[in-house]
Amino acid sequence: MRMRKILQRGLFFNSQLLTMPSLEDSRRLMTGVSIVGVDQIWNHPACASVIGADGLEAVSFWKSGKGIRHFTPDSNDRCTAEEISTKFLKSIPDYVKIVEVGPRDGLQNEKNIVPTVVKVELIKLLVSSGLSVVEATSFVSPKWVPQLADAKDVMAAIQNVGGARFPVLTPNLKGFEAAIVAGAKEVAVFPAASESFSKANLNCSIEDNLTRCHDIASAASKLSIPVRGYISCVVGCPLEGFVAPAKVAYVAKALYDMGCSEISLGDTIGVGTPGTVIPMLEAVLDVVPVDKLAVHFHDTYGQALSNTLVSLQMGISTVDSSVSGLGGCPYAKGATGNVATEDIVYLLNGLGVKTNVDLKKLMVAGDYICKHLGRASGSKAATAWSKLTANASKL
Ligand SMILES: CC(C)(COP(=O)([O-])OP(=O)([O-])OC[C@H]1O[C@@H](n2cnc3c(N)ncnc32)[C@H](O)[C@@H]1OP(=O)([O-])[O-])[C@@H](O)C(=O)NCCC(=O)NCCSC(=O)C[C@@](C)(O)CC(=O)[O-]
Repeated sequence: MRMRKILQRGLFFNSQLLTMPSLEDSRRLMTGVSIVGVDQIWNHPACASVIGADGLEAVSFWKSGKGIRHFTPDSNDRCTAEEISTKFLKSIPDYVKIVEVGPRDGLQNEKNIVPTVVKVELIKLLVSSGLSVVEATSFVSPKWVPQLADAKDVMAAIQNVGGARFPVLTPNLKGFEAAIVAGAKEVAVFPAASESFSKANLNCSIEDNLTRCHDIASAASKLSIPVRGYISCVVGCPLEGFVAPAKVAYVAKALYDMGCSEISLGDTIGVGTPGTVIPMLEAVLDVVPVDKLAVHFHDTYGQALSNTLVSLQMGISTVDSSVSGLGGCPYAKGATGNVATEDIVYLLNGLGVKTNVDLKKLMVAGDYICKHLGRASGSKAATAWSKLTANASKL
């Protein structure tokens, strides 16, 4: 891609000349954005933008109550947390922790076995993008989930990877013990809010599974190992349909009482809308503090970003997602992947919410695994970006 010098031109706002940032400032604003030329500068009463020759908006300036502000597609500069003051955005946290579940939730449903070395490289690329939590694998029965039968080998290969935490799924004490031997420092249990799904996914009732979770939590507490609790089917079940918020609150309270450090609320089959997610969150927030909660949306009906936004507005500051939107649930036919991590980062960047994730590096990880799987990315942001950069490289 050709790189050209950013032109030092004045921008006009309502016929007034705005101060153009210095070349130094421009470079800072455009960190990570490949500017192939500043061929158009257009003006209208509200804002002025610099458009690169690739047609990509490189940097925009507009006037707000706080003076002239700027935005680049992958920076957090658009508004700082203190500026998120409108009635729609004021409860959105200024930092969101992203829990990347691609290597586990994303891959567990893949029919063709992904080689361990590819899983490990994916995890390393995800960590290098700045993700601080990457769910690495599951210590479940290989008969139930053959794709993750190499859990021990994956854990061995990432023992020396620093900069991130690598929780793993454990359905019972057998799985927990194997995870600890393999070097896991964090585990997750995963009850369902629906009785039928619990039987399909774990071959036991909700109550029996909560007893297993309790056993794991007690064993983990003796080793000071944090336990995350997932709840599946929080708004809908593939077998029972609608799931009442009170059932989710019941399981969430049980997990909280047994000492889970975080409780992730999973719309396993991606059927929720803000209309069902809000009442579910309200019920759970009555029994579990907001800072202990995470949301985990699948995108089957294209609602995951709207559901994420309302969750942020309700104060949730931990979001699960899967690079390139990989995934699906082996026991929920037709369910698609998790919301794509790239789309979550793009959304949060746009809101000025800090994530510490570098979107470009994340896209490299997404590209890597999609190439291996031989399929297009499920991320809208990654797809749009790759089209723009492909066009730019033809210029
Ligand atoms: C829980 C079990 C094991 C019960 O499965 P079971 O068949 O009832 O287990 P069992 O106790 O009767 O044992 C049967 C065999 O499995 C072995 N076994 C028993 N436990 C383990 C273990 N931990 N690791 C390895 N092997 C194990 C055990 O040793 C025995 O081996 P055999 O004597 O036949 O050779 C099974 O149902 C299972 O593995 N289920 C996991 C299914 C799964 O991973 N589903 C996807 C998770 S995704 C999800 O739940 C949703 C989530 C979290 O992503 C959130 C969302 O998306 O919303």
